[in-house]
Amino acid sequence: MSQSELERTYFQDGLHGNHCYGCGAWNDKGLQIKSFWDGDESVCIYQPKPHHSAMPPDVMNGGTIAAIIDCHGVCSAIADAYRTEGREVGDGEKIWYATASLTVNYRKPTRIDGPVTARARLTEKTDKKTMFEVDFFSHDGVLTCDASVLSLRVPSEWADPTGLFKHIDSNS
Ligand SMILES: CCCCCCCC(=O)SCCNC(=O)CCNC(=O)[C@H](O)C(C)(C)COP(=O)(O)OP(=O)(O)OC[C@H]1O[C@@H](n2cnc3c(N)ncnc32)[C@H](O)[C@@H]1OP(=O)(O)O
Repeated sequence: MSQSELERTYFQDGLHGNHCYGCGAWNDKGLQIKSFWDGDESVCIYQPKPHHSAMPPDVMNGGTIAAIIDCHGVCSAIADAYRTEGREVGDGEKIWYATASLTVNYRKPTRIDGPVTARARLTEKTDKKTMFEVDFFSHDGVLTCDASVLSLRVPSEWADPTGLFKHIDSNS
């Protein structure tokens, strides 16, 4: 079932203290993407800014596209894990995933002059690994990229808002 814009619950709003450049609602210099469920698929709609351009100013930069796809895929894995446990994103013990692998195929140039849409579907899942396939569309409905995002469940230290490396043995 499709949610209207006013009814949408965004995954990222429940990920308290997330400083990620792409999806962290607590990173005010980041992209701050927002993702939501549309039935079994997850959707992210993002309005690129003029400085997200490639060399031609009307084409969107590939790294920024990858960041949106990456973060939408990982946040979808997190939201799926909460949903499987019957919890709202962010309720109770934290569930956190990180990108293990990201593949993006750039099929066509993406127009920068309107909102882009990433639409993801779950294709593989184990207790630890989740794969989402992602289609990426320009505002005129052209499928410009297809991608896969493999996310791995990571320990709660990854969600420490003061940092990860102090939890990791420097020799490991
Ligand atoms: C709210 C937060 C949202 C954040 C969204 C943004 C996401 C990010 O940018 S995160 C930052 C970028 N990613 C990283 O820095 C991750 C760095 N990598 C790591 O820390 C580790 O390699 C990590 C955590 C991914 C996996 O380590 P670990 O948990 O020890 O995995 P490991 O036990 O070796 O492997 C588990 C399974 O995953 C598979 N696997 C692990 N890495 C990969 C890989 N790169 N490609 C394919 N498969 C892999 C293994 O083959 C294994 O499979 P199986 O269970 O079938 O045997």
